[in-house]
Amino acid sequence: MVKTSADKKYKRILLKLSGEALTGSENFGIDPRVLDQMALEIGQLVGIGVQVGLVVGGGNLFRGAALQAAGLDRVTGDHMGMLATVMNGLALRDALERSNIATQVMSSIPMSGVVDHYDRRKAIRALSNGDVVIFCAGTGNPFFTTDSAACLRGIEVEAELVLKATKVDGVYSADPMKVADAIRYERLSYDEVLDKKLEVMDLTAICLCRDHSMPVRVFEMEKQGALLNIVRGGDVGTLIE
Ligand SMILES: Nc1ncnc2c1ncn2[C@@H]1O[C@H](COP(=O)(O)OP(=O)(O)OP(=O)(O)O)[C@@H](O)[C@H]1O
Ligand SMILES: O=c1ccn([C@@H]2O[C@H](COP(=O)(O)O)[C@@H](O)[C@H]2O)c(=O)[nH]1
Repeated sequence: MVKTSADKKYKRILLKLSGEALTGSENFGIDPRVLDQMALEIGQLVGIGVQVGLVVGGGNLFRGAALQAAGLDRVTGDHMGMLATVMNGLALRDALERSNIATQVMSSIPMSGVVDHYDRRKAIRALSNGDVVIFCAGTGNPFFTTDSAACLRGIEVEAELVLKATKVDGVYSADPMKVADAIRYERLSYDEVLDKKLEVMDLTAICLCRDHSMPVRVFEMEKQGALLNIVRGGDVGTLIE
């Protein structure tokens, strides 16, 4: 891919994509049109020289807590959820590579012959080379979520910002999908998110970011151009720092 020079505020970011967003208009699975749109927007970042690490969720396929509610053992459910993120990672790599974006997939759970095992130094080298790196299988441990995995990997690879792409356009005083008159915040401190128990992101992830001074921006992925705007310094969504 030919890189053009253009203004950018961030050199290396960690983008967390919601698994649920991959379903498009369906309730389950992966919509190839959503993948292609994501590849296009990620390609725009790579095109201006931003190094992109990705963590993708698994909520479009399996979540451990939902499987437990259906009667499965929780740890088995969490393992299924982490494997779901590997499937999403493979689908995303396919879409990125079809757009000529060099991409590597690294899994926290060893899966020889399918994807590489996560290795921090190799990940940093790949990012420095301009490859997109997709970190999948979460943290590799049950009882966590991919929000925590995104913040963990973001801190490890020394990203400057964690971006949480979601269905809503920022952090609100309450879930805006449930509370019509919820108010959107432009900025929040980590402690405000924790004290008010704002559930857009799991609180373990927020604690980790607070302890390592990693800023997090929550924004709506469906809004075209939002991602590019953010890396250029735009004040989109909600900044937690
Ligand atoms: N205070 C809040 N502000 C904004 N959104 C909130 C808030 N509380 C709950 N939410 C909900 O949190 C959701 C964000 O979670 P999202 O589905 O993007 O991530 P996830 O569960 O980590 O991903 P996945 O789909 O992969 O499981 C939003 O769609 C929103 O409805
Ligand atoms: O570190 C992790 C990350 C994820 N899981 C399990 O995977 C699913 C899917 O992830 P989401 O963040 O909900 O999209 C999650 O519900 C957990 O069951 C995990 O166990 N450990």
